[in-house]
Amino acid sequence: MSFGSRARAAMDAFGPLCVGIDPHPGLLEAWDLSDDVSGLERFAGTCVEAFAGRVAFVKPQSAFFERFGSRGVAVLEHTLQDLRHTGTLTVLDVKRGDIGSTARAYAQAYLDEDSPMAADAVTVSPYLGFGSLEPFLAEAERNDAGVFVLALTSNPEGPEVQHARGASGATVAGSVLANLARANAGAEPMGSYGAVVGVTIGSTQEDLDVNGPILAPGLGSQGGTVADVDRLFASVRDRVVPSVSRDVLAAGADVGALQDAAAALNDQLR
Ligand SMILES: O=c1ccn([C@@H]2O[C@H](COP(=O)(O)O)[C@@H](O)[C@H]2O)c(=O)[nH]1
Repeated sequence: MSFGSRARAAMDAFGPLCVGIDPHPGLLEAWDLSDDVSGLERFAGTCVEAFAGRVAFVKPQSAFFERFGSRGVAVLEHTLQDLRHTGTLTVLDVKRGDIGSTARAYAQAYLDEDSPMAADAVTVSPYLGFGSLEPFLAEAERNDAGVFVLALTSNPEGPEVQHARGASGATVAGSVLANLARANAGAEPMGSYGAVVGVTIGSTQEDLDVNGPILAPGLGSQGGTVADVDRLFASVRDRVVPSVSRDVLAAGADVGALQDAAAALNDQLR
């Protein structure tokens, strides 16, 4: 089954929420864990126990694992594998992008089913040109995986690049969204190529209907609310995947408390 179909089924079964695994140093401390690989391992293991089979998507943030070098990356690999064994969809947040020949290697690393770091979907950056992402789209198609392309990010610096207009008059973000809509054309129930659009962007004139999932980070710690999700994504509400990390993780380290925090937010979003 394609990633788009699997994402649809997971959202229908579990609700739309994506929970991020972001082992910030401050969270490790708050969970009474050491800021080292063993603390990282305990943190990630608790998240797997809490969220696998409970939410549609879990999104490990690669940066917080890479911080510990190769041993941290090994924890990331195990975390992805453990989640995938439970059937919970994984979105690896690495925001990759490069010239085509190098992009192919990144795509194999994260999307080839046989790779130790395989995820169900990966985040990518389109700022080397949308065409440079072709190896990710092709690898995703081969492996029934997904790709989320940065369009309108949740950070305040994003508009400087993403609102800029090219010769056609379209904004950079608009052009990314139009390319995604073309790549997903005709896919049922939706395509496997999604956009990243922050809950915090305020408002937008862009057409968010890319016939694919919209990963929407920024809830909670970055100021985004459930009301923002309802207002901003009204036209594509059933394909929006609101994503939260710190706001739910702050409920830890107890598995039950993490599950309750995720369930409460998921219920509000449904
Ligand atoms: O536009 C974007 C794209 C990705 N992110 C990532 O999502 C989480 C957000 O964490 P919170 O703790 O819920 O703020 C984090 O991993 C970011 O790198 C984003 O925030 N905005």
